[in-house]
Amino acid sequence: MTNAIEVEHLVIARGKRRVLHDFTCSVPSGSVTGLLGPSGSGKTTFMRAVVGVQQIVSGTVTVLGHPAGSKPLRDKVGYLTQAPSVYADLTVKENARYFASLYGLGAAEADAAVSDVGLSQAKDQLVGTLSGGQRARASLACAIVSKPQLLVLDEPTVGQDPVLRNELWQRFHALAKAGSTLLVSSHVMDEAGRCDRLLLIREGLLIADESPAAVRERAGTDDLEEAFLRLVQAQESVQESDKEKVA
Ligand SMILES: Nc1ncnc2c1ncn2[C@@H]1O[C@H](COP(=O)(O)OP(=O)(O)OP(=O)(O)O)[C@@H](O)[C@H]1O
Repeated sequence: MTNAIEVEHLVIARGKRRVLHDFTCSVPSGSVTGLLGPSGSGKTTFMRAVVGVQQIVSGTVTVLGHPAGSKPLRDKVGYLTQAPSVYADLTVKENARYFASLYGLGAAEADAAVSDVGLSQAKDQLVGTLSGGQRARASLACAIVSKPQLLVLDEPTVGQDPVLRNELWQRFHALAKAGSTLLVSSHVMDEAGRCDRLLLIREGLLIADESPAAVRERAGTDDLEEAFLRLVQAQESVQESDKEKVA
């Protein structure tokens, strides 16, 4: 299996602070890879580097064989930010049709994307009148409408009810089966088990780049939240003993 994303020794600073430290990881093509970590751990920063809108200090980010953000990637990468990027004065359907038209697609594809995110009943509603969770889904519909080769989704399920979350994850896997690669962030560990691969991040450090099964095995527990805690503790004790060696 080839990799859709390859990251080597990535270091990023925001303001005066380093927020990603020597990140080396990969995202296999055709996978649903979860980027999981607590709030402020660096997930959005990492995603911004993948889509090529984040200045980096050092390292490389290669996406579909090209440098992140380079011209050949423009119609191949979709990005859902945490702030919904849809037009408030257009309906859900009009928004989806507008974004579909940018890729030479028609009404049928737009309407399918609206249905995929569970918004068929609200399709004629102005986006400005939707609830926060509905607006986030309208934005998701516009991000997935062109079925890009790589979809980078920043917390796409936040604020959604459990039934919808389940449907959205099923949709993500259907998109991967149809050939897309998905990088999906979440700070909720119970979503980790839904991913094919996991990138676990804490305080800008990568603590795992493997399958959920491998994370469970390495941590010696089936509970992924507990596994995350154990891996953090293991990493902290390695850091402590490194410090003692230096002192
Ligand atoms: N524009 C900025 N200037 C300075 N620091 C920033 C900026 N944006 C983010 N940061 C800092 O970078 C770190 C990583 O932030 P980031 O948004 O990548 O985290 P996150 O894991 O996506 O968080 P969340 O789950 O809350 O969205 C945080 O400590 C944050 O305060």
